[in-house]
Amino acid sequence: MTKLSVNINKIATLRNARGGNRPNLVQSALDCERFGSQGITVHPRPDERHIRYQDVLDLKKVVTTEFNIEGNPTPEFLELVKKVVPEQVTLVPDAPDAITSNAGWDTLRHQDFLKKIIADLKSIGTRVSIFVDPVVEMVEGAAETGTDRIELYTEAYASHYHQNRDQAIAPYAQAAERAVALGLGINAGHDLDLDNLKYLKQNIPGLLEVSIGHALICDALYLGLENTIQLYLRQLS
Ligand SMILES: CC(=O)[C@@H](O)[C@H](O)COP(=O)(O)O
Ligand SMILES: NCC(=O)COP(=O)(O)O
Repeated sequence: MTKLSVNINKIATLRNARGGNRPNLVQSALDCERFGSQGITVHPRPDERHIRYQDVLDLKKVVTTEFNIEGNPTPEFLELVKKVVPEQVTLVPDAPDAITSNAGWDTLRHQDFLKKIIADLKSIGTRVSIFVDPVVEMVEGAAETGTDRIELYTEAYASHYHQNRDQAIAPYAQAAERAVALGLGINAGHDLDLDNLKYLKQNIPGLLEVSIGHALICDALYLGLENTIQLYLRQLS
């Protein structure tokens, strides 16, 4: 079964736009869970443009599904994760000023760096996933870091899906096959939506979790949050 983890970053974007507490992020997370989401994902960036560090502490108190915290493993991020001890932490090599996540780890060049951080995070009992491009060598490097899972960075798949979905999925299927052979769990995320999700699921055997935010929250503006979450879950069934 592939779990849906709703990334609520963009609900925080809307809340921050007016400086108040509307929409209430904690309530939104509880509603996402009530509507069927099997996880809540947040990505507190250093500039706190959407998810604030305090949000993460507040959410930890109420989230009852899997809490997944994504981010670049800066000292501040690691301190926050150690305070919260989420079910999962996903390490992403984002630059502080990146408009969004735009690459996976170079798991060969940064292997020693990742090894130390992953061992430290696993010692507090959180599952670790690392953001990886669909490149077999990067998957092999990831296996050497001690990570529990990889999260396949699906922006390239999404951007090529409509031109040629067979070509778009090919590197992901190869990377996933290698990951399974190496005993790595497989997550996926970034730019997944109602058009491309089912085909990804059908072609990545053993896909454990997708984290979806931007498109899902955009869809919810027109279709309603409960209906939208149900529609995404149906793509995974
Ligand atoms: C790692 C990943 O793909 C998501 O966290 C994505 O980057 C969402 O971040 P934004 O909501 O800031 O675009
Ligand atoms: N890890 C991907 C994620 O959490 C959400 O990415 P997106 O759906 O907002 O592109």
